[in-house]
Amino acid sequence: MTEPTSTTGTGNPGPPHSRLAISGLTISFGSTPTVYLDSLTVGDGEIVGLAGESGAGKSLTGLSVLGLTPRMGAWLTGSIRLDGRELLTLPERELRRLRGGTMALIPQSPASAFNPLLRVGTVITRALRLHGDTRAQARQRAEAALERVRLSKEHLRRYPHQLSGGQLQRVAIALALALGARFLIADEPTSALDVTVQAEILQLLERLRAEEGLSILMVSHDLAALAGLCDRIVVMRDGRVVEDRPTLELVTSPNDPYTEELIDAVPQLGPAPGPAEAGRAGTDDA
Ligand SMILES: Nc1ncnc2c1ncn2[C@@H]1O[C@H](COP(=O)(O)OP(=O)(O)OP(=O)(O)O)[C@@H](O)[C@H]1O
Repeated sequence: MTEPTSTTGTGNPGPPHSRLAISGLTISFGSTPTVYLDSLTVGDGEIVGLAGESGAGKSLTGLSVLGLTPRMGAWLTGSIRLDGRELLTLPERELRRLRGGTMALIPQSPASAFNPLLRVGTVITRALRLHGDTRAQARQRAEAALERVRLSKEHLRRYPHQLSGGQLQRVAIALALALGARFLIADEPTSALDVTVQAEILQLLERLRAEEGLSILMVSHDLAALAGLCDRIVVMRDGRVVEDRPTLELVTSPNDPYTEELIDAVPQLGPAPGPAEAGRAGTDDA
């Protein structure tokens, strides 16, 4: 069997301050592309949301940036540039270095991303030592990274099952920060958490962007979560972008009927009830 490969066009590098610039990207498993992205950018220090219903192609887009789709059997064409560097033609060794350093995936379920038999401190310090730190440097950097996500160094001694979902998500973010990630791809980072903890993680991401200038591509089917955090939201449907606009514009005056449907499905974002509905609500309560 032939190993799936990538071909690439010249692609445009995107606006001057784009960290991520995707253009003319196709992701295919057969003869017809599953995803076709004309253009998608994430600016320096920008948080961009990728919204859409199940199967829209959000995760595939995120995984493609990380260089993880060819091993799923996907064939990619087009261009994905990170800081001006074309990723589609980068050798796997270089991609691995970028994944361990410049960019990182914040997974939906950190519990399955951590080895249950290792203390989380061991996971972080091992990763840092693989990147050349001494034992003392790794320890010091792990503790500093935990502080950046508002956990104490005592948490390093815990096993994954001894941490809550929210704490474990913080540890996953700390690991990415410790390794030097400046660009995060967060794939449904809060959907496995309860509402209060979701809000805390979203606040943490917002603070990291404000204080450290991180750029984030956040994939979620939860438009309310995206609207609370993102500067811009890109709505995908059937593998294509249907709308890409600043958050406030998108939620207050969507251009596309599909975006409107998504907004109407979220009680916090949908239209306020008209007088007739408000009246009916009053009657029902009585
Ligand atoms: N390995 C694969 N082989 C073939 N098709 C795939 C593969 N992985 C994903 N797909 C298809 O690609 C499409 C997009 O999937 P993707 O996971 O990106 O959707 P999504 O928008 O993230 O949805 P969800 O929110 O449910 O994760 C789906 O129709 C899916 O069936």
